[in-house]
Amino acid sequence: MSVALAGADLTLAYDGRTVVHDAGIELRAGTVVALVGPNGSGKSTLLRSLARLHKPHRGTVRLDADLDALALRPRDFARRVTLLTQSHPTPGGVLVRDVVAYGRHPYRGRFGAGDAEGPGIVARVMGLTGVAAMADRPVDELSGGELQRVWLATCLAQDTGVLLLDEPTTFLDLRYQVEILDIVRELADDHGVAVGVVLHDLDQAAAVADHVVLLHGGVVRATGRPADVLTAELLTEVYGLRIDVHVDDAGRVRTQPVGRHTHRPARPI
Ligand SMILES: Nc1ncnc2c1ncn2[C@@H]1O[C@H](COP(=O)(O)OP(=O)(O)OP(=O)(O)O)[C@@H](O)[C@H]1O
Repeated sequence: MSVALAGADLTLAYDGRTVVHDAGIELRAGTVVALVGPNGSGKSTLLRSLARLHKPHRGTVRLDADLDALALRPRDFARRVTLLTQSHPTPGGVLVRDVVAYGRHPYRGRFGAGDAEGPGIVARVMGLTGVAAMADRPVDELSGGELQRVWLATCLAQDTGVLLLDEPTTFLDLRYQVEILDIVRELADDHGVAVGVVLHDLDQAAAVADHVVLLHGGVVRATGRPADVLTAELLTEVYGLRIDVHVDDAGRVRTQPVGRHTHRPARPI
C-alpha cells in the first residue's frame, strides 16, 4: 500500500521543552495505524504535527511520499487530511446539520457555491454516524457522546484520503464505540482511507489496527503488527503496571491489567 502521509525524524516541543523525540510514523492507504501509550507520552502532539497543528522543531511531514505537507496551501491540505481533535469549542445555537456541513469548507468557493456533491455527502455521513435524527438540534444542547459523533461526521464530510482521530471513542457508549471503530475499518478497507487513531483501549487498538505505534516518554518504543507490539513484556514496561496478554487462536489480542484487587474473589451476597 502506498504511503499517504508520513512523519520522519519528528522532534516536537512546547516552549523549548521537547516532548516527542525523533519520531517516525507512516500512514498507508487502506491501513489503520493505532497510536497507543500512557498519558503524556506524546500521542496527541504527534498526531497534531501530522495535521499541521503543531509545527515540528525538526523533521518532515510528507504527503504521497514526496510532497512537503508543511508547504501546501491550507485549503489544499484540508482536502487531503482531516483531524478529529479531543476538544472543540462548542458553537452556541448552531444546528447539527450546519456544523457537519462545515466539513465541506475546503470544497466551497466564495459565498458557499461550487460544491455540488456536498449535500449528498453531508447526508451520508450524518447517517453513518447516527446523527441524522438530531440534524435540526443546536449542538450546544447535545450530550458529550452525541457531540463527539457530530464532530466525527464533520471530519468525514471533509472526505479526505487521510483521517486522523484523537481518542474518537471517548464519551461514547459501547454501541457507538464499536460502531465508530467499524466505520474506521470500513473507510480503510472499502475506500482506501489512511487512518491514524489514538486509542487508550489496547484491545480496541488491537482489533481495529493493522499497525500499532507504542509511545513512551515521547519516544516510539515499538512499532509493528498488534500482536508483536502489544506484548506483556513491552506493555508492563511502558505502563509501569503488570499487564497480561492473551492471543487466541484467531490472533485476537486481549490485555488484562493486573491491579492489586484484580483477582479479588466475588463477595458472597
Ligand atoms: N499545550 C501544551 N503546552 C505545554 N505542554 C504540553 C501541551 N500539550 C501537551 N503538553 C505536554 O506534552 C507532553 C505530551 O502530551 P500529549 O498530549 O501529546 O500526550 P498524550 O500521549 O496524547 O497524552 P494523553 O493520553 O494524556 O492524552 C506531556 O508532557 C504534556 O504535558
